[in-house]
Amino acid sequence: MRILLIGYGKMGQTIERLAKAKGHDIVGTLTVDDAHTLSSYTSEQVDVAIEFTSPDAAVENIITCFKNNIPVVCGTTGWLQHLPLVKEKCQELKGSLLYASNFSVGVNLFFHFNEYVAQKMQQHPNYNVAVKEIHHVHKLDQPSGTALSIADGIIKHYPSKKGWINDKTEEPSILGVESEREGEVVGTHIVKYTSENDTFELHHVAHTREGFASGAILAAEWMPGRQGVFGMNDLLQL
Ligand SMILES: NC(=O)C1=CN([C@@H]2O[C@H](COP(=O)(O)OP(=O)(O)OC[C@H]3O[C@@H](n4cnc5c(N)ncnc54)[C@H](O)[C@@H]3O)[C@@H](O)[C@H]2O)C=CC1
Ligand SMILES: O=C(O)C1=N[C@H](C(=O)O)C[C@H](O)C1
Repeated sequence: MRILLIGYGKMGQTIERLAKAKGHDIVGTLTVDDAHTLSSYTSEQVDVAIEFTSPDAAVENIITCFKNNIPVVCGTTGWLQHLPLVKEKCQELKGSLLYASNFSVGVNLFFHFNEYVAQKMQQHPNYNVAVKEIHHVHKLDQPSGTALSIADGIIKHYPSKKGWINDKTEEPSILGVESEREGEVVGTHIVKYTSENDTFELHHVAHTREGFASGAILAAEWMPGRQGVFGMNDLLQL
């Protein structure tokens, strides 16, 4: 496949290496300095774009791909407040987008376990539930996109939780989502249930970025010929 990489930082470079090893062509690698050239790419030259940039750049990049008829896989986090606009534009322009807060197969399985456990544990109010994420110091958004997906998966099943806060909390009606920034940590997510009698955790640790990159490439291979907004559930069938 002919892949355009929008964003050529830690993720873009990892995806380039793995995609080439699978025999794909990288037709361009865009950074913040040549972002304006994105509008010159068309579906004649590109089968799919993979977008890993920054929270303030993703929406414009996605919409430009819709306008140019290029399917786009987006892993950038921190822009989901604009998802309703992106869905509207996708429909209007007959675009195709696959977004995932985390492309790792392990994390997508974690999302399912998380919901299963939340459904069971909301019946046991003697347990407090809390979320924690740890990432490298360069990360721009907080909480992580993955932590927000996890929080949504818990709140959906907890009638007692009215929302989340990006901090620890003792308030039972609010889910605490704590963020820590430390060195070069790739990405750690923990859901912790604590009672006066015991503690248990769901714990995912990413050791490298290759898990994210290979999931994004799988998504890119799945995209051509599809129209609409998709997620990892649509292709992984976990
Ligand atoms: N969904 C997932 O599985 C994962 C998501 N991420 C997310 O991906 C994003 C990027 O992460 P990293 O690669 O670690 O960041 P990075 O800071 O290493 O690289 C960002 C790249 O985007 C470029 N860029 C910024 N604005 C741009 C624009 N308007 N047009 C084109 N390029 C632009 C920068 O020049 C740089 O090359 C972050 O939002 C991060 O949270 C990161 C890892 C996994
Ligand atoms: O910025 C990162 O590095 C990561 N971002 C994603 C997120 O916000 O959840 C996924 C992964 O944890 C790494």
